[in-house]
Amino acid sequence: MSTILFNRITLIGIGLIGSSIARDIKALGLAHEVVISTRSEATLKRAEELGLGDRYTVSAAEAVRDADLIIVSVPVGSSGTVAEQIAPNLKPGAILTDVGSTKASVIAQMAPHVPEGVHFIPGHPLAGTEKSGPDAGFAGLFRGRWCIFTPLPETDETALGKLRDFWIALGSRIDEMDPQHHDKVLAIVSHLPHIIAYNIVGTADDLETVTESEVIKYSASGFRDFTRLAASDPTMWRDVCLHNKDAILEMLARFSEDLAYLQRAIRWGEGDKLFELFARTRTIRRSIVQAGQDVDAPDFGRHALDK
Ligand SMILES: NC(=O)C1=CN([C@@H]2O[C@H](COP(=O)(O)OP(=O)(O)OC[C@H]3O[C@@H](n4cnc5c(N)ncnc54)[C@H](O)[C@@H]3O)[C@@H](O)[C@H]2O)C=CC1
Ligand SMILES: O=C(O)C(=O)Cc1ccc(O)cc1
Repeated sequence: MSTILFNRITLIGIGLIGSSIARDIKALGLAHEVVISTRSEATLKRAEELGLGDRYTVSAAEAVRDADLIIVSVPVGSSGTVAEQIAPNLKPGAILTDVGSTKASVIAQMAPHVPEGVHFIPGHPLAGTEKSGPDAGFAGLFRGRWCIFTPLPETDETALGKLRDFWIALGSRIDEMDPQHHDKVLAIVSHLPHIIAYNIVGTADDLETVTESEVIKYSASGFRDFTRLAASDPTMWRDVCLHNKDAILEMLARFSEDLAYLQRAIRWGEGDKLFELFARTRTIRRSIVQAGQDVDAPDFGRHALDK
């Protein structure tokens, strides 16, 4: 059964996240009309070939005319440019949101451009893959996953409720946080793992005594998991690093200290220290599985839509 939540939805940026949202809107019948805009002609053409929307334009300013919901899904470093382009054509009462992986910087870039009467509600769905572009998206990506809102103090409750209903329709669970806290939490659970992955794969690639073909041939599953993360989009992750600089540097400092502790325990043969840490961290994995956040589990994400 379809429930129209918005008359016209405009999607700016139609990569992995934007195209997954587009597929869900269509599958669930959440809008009368979907307008798609992206910077590159080639990507826009591909979105049209895939039938992701009803209208297509490279002009973000044109795309937002008369839109009731605008979702910006571009690399976080481009948020300010997009906000500046669309600001003059945003309809009073419209809801403007984003999906960026960092929040304080996105707010700083976008909020100054948002006209009075437009409801700007920053958001971040905690769902994705290492792939990018319109072909990489898929319906159901957000099922069972968290979507975090970082509303501004003046945010209108009715607009917040409408955006909440939209993400719930996509199967997400909603949380709210202040942007600085969001950026710290995400620095440790998402940004650092990607940085560590880029680093370890880079280190393996630089080794003089182990060849690239040996790395590929003998890659154990642990290393393979890192290569998946390290295959993530370079533009997106460059922007995340530059736009969550303080929180990432804080977490990297903690990480380096803890790594030095491990390094020392290995050097001095302190097996009890190694064992104590490895036993403690094992329980975190168990807690994730118990909390239903294990995406590898066969029924992951079914609870929200299938009830
Ligand atoms: N990839 C992931 O797993 C997740 C990504 N995010 C966030 O979602 C946003 C989008 O990421 P993806 O969809 O993965 O990236 P993507 O690279 O697949 O798609 C980005 C899209 O933005 C467009 N674009 C870039 N600059 C633009 C501009 N100035 N004006 C208009 N369009 C522009 C590109 O043409 C492309 O269509 C990023 O802010 C990212 O931090 C959030 C959750 C998960
Ligand atoms: O591919 C993965 O494992 C991810 O962690 C995807 C992801 C990337 C960035 C986000 O802001 C949220 C989710």
